[in-house]
Amino acid sequence: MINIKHLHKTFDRTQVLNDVSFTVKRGSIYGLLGSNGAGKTTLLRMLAGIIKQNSGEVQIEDQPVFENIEVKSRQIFLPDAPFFFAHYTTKQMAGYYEDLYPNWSQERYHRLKDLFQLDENKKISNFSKGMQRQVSFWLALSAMPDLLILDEPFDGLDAVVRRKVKNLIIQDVADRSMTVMISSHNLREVEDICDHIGILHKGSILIEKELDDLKSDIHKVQVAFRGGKDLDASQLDVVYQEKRGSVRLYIIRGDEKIVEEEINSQGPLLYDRLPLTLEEIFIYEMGGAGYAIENIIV
Ligand SMILES: Nc1ncnc2c1ncn2[C@@H]1O[C@H](COP(=O)(O)OP(=O)(O)OP(=O)(O)O)[C@@H](O)[C@H]1O
Repeated sequence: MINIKHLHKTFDRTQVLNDVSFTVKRGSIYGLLGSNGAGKTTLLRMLAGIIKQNSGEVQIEDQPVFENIEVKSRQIFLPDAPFFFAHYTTKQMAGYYEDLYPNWSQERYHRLKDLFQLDENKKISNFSKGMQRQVSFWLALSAMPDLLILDEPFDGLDAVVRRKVKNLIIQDVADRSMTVMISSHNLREVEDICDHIGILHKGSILIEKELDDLKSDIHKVQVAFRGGKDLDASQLDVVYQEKRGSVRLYIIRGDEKIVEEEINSQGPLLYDRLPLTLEEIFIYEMGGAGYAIENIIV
C-alpha cells in the first residue's frame, strides 16, 4: 500500500529526513514513533502529498502522491491541529468533504452523529479542542478513506471518546482493509492499536518491525544468585542493568530461548521474566541510539 524509498528532505539546508525507506501493507495500523524533531510530521506531510521530498519516492498503491488528486482523494490526513474553514458548521464541512472525497458516505455521517452526539449546525470554532478533534474524526471516517494518516490523533480526547474512535478505526481496518499511519508520543495508545512500529531518530529509521516481533526480541528479566554473585553476561546482549537489593534487573536483546538457556545454565536462585511495555522498548532502543535516558525505568 505505502512504499517509501530512499526519502531525503532538507529544510534550509538542514537534513530532516535521511534515506528513509519502508513499506506498509494494506490493512495495517502502523505506529510511527520518534523523539521530538525526529521528522515524523515531515514524513506524514509527505505521505499526505502536502510537501515534496528532495529525492526518493513516496508511493501509494504504486502511484506517486505529490500533486496526485486521484490518490489524495482516497486518503485523509488529520494534522495535530485540526483545520476547518472559519465560521463553518460540521454540516457545511461535511458538504465540502462530500464534494472532495468520492467514497463519502452520508449514511455513515448520520450514524456517527449519534455516536459523537455533537450538534452539526453549530459553528465548529465554538466547540472545545476535544470536540473539534471529534469533528475531524467524524468527517474523516465518513469519507471512508483507504488510508488514514494521523498526527497525534488522541490529544484532547477524553477516555470514552478515545475508546470509541479507536474502535471505529479498528472496525474500518477489519471491514474494509483501511490502512492507518499514526504518529504519537502516547506509546500506550500506539501499543493498544498498532500492529507495526517504526522508530524514526534524527531523520533515519532506527527500527521497523511487527509489534509482536519487536516485543519478542527484547526481554526484561530479574535474576538473583547465591552469595550475591552477578550474572556472567558475556554471551548476552545486555542493553541495561540495574541492582535492586540482591536482585538484578536486566534488559537483554536476543532470542528468548537462548537468553533463558544461558541464564539457567548459571544456576540462578531466582529467574523471572517481566512484561516489557512499548514505552520501555522505545526508551531502550533510543538509549542504544545515543539518546540520553539515564534511570527512567519503571
Ligand atoms: N517548514 C519547515 N521549515 C524549516 N524547518 C522545518 C519545517 N518543518 C519542520 N522543520 C524541522 O524539521 C525537523 C523535524 O520536524 P518534524 O515536525 O517533522 O518533527 P517531529 O518528529 O514531528 O517532532 P515532534 O515529535 O516534536 O512533533 C525539526 O528540526 C523542525 O524544526
